Amino acid sequence: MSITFDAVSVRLAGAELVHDLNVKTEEGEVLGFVGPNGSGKSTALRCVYGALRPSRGAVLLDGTDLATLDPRASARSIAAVPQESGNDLDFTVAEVVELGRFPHHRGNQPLTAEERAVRDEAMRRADVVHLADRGVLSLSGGERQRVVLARAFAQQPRVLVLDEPTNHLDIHHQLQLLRQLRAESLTVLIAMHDLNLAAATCDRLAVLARGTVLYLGPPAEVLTPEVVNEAFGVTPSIVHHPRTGVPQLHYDI
Ligand SMILES: Nc1ncnc2c1ncn2[C@@H]1O[C@H](COP(=O)(O)OP(=O)(O)OP(=O)(O)O)[C@@H](O)[C@H]1O
Repeated sequence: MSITFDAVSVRLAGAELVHDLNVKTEEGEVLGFVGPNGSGKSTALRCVYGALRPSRGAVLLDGTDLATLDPRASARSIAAVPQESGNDLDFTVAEVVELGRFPHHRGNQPLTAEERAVRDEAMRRADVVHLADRGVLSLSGGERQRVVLARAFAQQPRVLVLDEPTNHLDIHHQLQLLRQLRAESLTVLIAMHDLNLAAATCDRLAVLARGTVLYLGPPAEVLTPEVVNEAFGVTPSIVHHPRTGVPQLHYDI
């Protein structure tokens, strides 16, 4: 499935948070959103998982305006791992992951054996099986983030939206997640701050600044010293990974 930002602008509290976003994902690609703080990455992603509506333009799912789909229908296709998932209730991990099945359910019926298997597989993929009976409020930041990821996997989406999902993760779990995203046949939209991990993970990068896309293309094309300087105001030295050839940025401190 593909996502299209068709001339999307978002106005909130009298300010234009993003404007004139035009981006179309390819089916099954990993598309990264990078850019400085406040450049509009989260705002753009929120429009995909329905936490915000564009004030102009539209976000399309396979050509259909998301605003015309009921939330349950879009949740069957699109799952989100937001930056903060604000869960104040002490559900167990297994219960939170089960919530991912909600868009596929009618009423409050208990999960079928098949759905429990989907839940368990989602917990396995996010490495939270050993936490299944723990209350989520007792978890560390990284563990909680992996629970939200498991809930998104349990949704069995075709499009996965992740906002800084590696924030709280140790390097093992960062690489595990990013490798998983590459291995899935999902369309992935992911906001990232680590440009080196973004270069290694994403098929294309959208470089945002001041609420709009400055550049869009494969990491090797957009991660140049000039572009990074224009977006972030720092000039990196670029080397290439000795084995993969992926551009990697080094900074003078
Ligand atoms: N609810 C809101 N009301 C007013 N302004 C907002 C709101 N949400 C976001 N903004 C502003 O919109 C701009 C874009 O914010 P956004 O969170 O999309 O940026 P970002 O690129 O994800 O930043 P970061 O890298 O810091 O997470 C920022 O200036 C932010 O302060």
